[in-house]
Amino acid sequence: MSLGDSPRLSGMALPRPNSRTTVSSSPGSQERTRYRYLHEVPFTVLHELAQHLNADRKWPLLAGYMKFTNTEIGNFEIASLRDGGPAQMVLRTYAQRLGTTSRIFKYLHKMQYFIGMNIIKNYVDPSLWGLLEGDNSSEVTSGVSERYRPSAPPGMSRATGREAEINNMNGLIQLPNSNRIRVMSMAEILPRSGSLLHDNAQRFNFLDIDLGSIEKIPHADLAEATQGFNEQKILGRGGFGIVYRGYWKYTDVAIKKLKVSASRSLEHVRQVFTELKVLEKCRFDNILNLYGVSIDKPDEACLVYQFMPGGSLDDRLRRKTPPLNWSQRTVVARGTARGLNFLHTLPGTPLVHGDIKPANILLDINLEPKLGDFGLTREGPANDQTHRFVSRVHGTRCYLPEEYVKDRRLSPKVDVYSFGLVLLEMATCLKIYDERRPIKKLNEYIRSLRNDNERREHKDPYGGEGGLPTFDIFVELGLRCSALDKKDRPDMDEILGILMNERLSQNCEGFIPGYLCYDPQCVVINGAYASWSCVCSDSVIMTIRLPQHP
Ligand SMILES: Nc1ncnc2c1ncn2[C@@H]1O[C@H](COP(=O)(O)OP(=O)(O)OP(=O)(O)O)[C@@H](O)[C@H]1O
Repeated sequence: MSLGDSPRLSGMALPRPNSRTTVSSSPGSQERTRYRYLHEVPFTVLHELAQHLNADRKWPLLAGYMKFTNTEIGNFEIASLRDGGPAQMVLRTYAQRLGTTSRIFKYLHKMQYFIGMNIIKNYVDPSLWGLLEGDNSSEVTSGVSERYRPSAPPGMSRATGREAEINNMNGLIQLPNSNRIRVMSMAEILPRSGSLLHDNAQRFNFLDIDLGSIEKIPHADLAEATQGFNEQKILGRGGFGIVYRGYWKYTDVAIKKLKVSASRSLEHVRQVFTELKVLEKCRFDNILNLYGVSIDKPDEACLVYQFMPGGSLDDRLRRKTPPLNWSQRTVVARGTARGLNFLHTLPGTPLVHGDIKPANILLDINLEPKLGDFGLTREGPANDQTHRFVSRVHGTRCYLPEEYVKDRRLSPKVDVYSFGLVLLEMATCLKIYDERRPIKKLNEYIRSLRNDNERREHKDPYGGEGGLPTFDIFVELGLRCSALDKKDRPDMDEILGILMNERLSQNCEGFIPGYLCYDPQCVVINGAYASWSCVCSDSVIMTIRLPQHP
């Protein structure tokens, strides 16, 4: 890593450059302290910044600007499992390397991440404050609590006056809705579904729904964000409506404009409502962020999600968008497993997603996956039970196990089965169900092959050269997960442990010819977005061109 104005340190001891021109207990006082280095900034301030960077998943981009290598960025992700969030790691490491506050302020400006700029504003040279002028939401304030004035980022409601007061008394900046997980039972999650269904059986009349803390966004803002729902902004179409790309509150978003008509079925209403409530309550890195809803024009109701520039895993496997190499497939498998493990290990009663398939796995700019489509999510069995009976089965038939489809026995092992099939698809890119195959179901077909060599003949050639260890692990694990008897399937915790296997991390082969970008001018690409460094020879950095190449 080269830091320009920040010399790199050898060893861990930090020199304490005498950079403060004056000493002051309050950054807002007239004798304002000038904090030159990041490690001089109070912990609570850095923690606050890190919380936001984690919640908005902006830290990889920032790390890219800081010129951390991709191996380092990957390590932050892994290390963060034991050492707090990845953004904390990024900031800590940058501080150890004598990163300056001014530089980070400029990076945040390049990212148009005004909320972050506001957080550290009082610790940078005031000559840089002009950079904040593009932020209409910011106010020049002095105290720590006051810095929260600017509008909270999408998906985070700002602390109420009382909350802020308490936080200040404790000397803490507590972020509502950040990475904290509030666990609720499904009964709490769906408190009024009965009355909703009863009252509004034939229409999406959201006005009657208690939306809890979900942000309500004026329709006009979304019209502006999508240039009047411009056709060119369409990302895709699904059963529930058209998805547009938009730019709202300095953030890329995906806006699902719901099809609303008198003929919408009761089931559709229920699914949309379930999705809203689950996403509101389950905030986690590998679960798609719901930023808000627009209901002031009920006939054009919209749901606003985090934009996922990598598209869906389905598109990748069907070659509608560039295929993934083996390292990228590993990232997708791990993230998906992490998201499912989160749902399955919620204290009290687990949640079962119920519709795991590549179309519902969306990829962010780093190809980190997030689970979407929570319309069929259900409460699983209580912790002392192995399953519970449901009256109806929903979902995509070929991804569901027999005990669920035939006997209506629901458990987290339903998701495990579907995930197993996704692993087999990622390994082979074969169809999950193929009429033309001697054995139609993919898991049964692969199981019927006599040995590893026969299986390896089905290794997806679009994954690039190499990648055999990944293929073998995906197949072996995919077959275990999709076992007929649910007792033979591992649970998500074990699956995650297997996927974190070093052998997969060291899988540097598999770069796809045709998607390499060596453009030295492409700062973003080479900085953070789509570059993948070869972990065996750290000097070689290869970059894969994404469709949204800037
Ligand atoms: N958050 C998002 N970011 C980027 N693209 C998205 C996002 N959500 C959806 N899309 C795109 O829009 C398409 C349609 O999404 P949508 O969720 O409406 O449909 P689906 O999941 O394919 O179908 P259904 O909802 O009927 O199961 C997706 O295939 C994907 O390409």
